[in-house]
Amino acid sequence: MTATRTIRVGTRASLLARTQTDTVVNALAAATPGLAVDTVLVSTQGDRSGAPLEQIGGTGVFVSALRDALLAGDIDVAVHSYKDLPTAPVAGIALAAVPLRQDPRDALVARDELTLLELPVGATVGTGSPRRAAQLRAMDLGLDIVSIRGNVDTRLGRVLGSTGVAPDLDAVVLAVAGLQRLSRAHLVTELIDPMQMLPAAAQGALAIECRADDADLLATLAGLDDHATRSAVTAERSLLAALEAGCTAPVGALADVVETDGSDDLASSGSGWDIYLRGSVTAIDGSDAVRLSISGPLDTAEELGRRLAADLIDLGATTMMGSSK
Ligand SMILES: NCc1[nH]cc(CCC(=O)O)c1CC(=O)O
Repeated sequence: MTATRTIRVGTRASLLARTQTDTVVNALAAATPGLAVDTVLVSTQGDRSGAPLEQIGGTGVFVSALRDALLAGDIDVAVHSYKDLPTAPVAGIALAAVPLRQDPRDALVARDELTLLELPVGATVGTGSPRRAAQLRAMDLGLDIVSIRGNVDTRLGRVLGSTGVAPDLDAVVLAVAGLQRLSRAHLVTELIDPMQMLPAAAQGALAIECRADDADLLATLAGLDDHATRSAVTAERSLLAALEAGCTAPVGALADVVETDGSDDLASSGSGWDIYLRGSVTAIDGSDAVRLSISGPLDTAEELGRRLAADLIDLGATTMMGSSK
């Protein structure tokens, strides 16, 4: 890399996106002293439109503007919430690093510090995610699931109120990782057990992309990669891709990386570590669900996802995804 090069890191304008980008910019600066790094704001259709995500093409709309800017050479690095990335790879773009993942769980923020089981029958719970809505309905708690959109603070405001806005929901469900990044995790009234609600594939993880031919930058960014996170997320996304389900499908996936022989340092080698992958597909009306798990060596992450998808399909997953596929 030439001494004069400035790395331009692109970000969406939302507070969550800028906060995530800042952590990457800071990690880059710490890993490579003297590196010049700039942040560039990129506007996306998902930020400009208030329409339901399913209508404007799913969460992929948040991603394509950043990728276009990357391919056009307007930015050098794109930072995404990994779960927002479509499963199909894009020619010319490389996944340069997957940093250490944060807590992947979904979180409830409810009035009066209530938990899911404490919410009364008929309580209103807001979410924009078909996966969360389907899993909440499948719990059969008599909750009224309300479709909501907007940034994290807008959603929190629906329960907690905000300046000039009265609360109109009893609870919302959000990814705890986003709340942590925004220093809002103290508002969580329940961290939902993945046995009850499996998170979206790659929830809580970031994806750092650059142009595939930018060899110097690929080498620099490799220092930010976390091997266990990348393997776990690879298994989850392989499951999602094999189900041919988009990021708004009612699919849950969570891979844990577990030590099997008490010996190895994961940073140097994947042997001695297993992936334990759980997957679920839930009918959007909550009337039916299939849940299965599988485990195997870390370096078989992709295959584990494919095999679990095939098992879920054998149990009827395809019909269950129906029109939300
Ligand atoms: N779909 C929006 C989105 N993309 C990433 C996160 C949170 C952080 C993450 O999962 O990495 C969120 C908000 C949410 O689901 O509550």
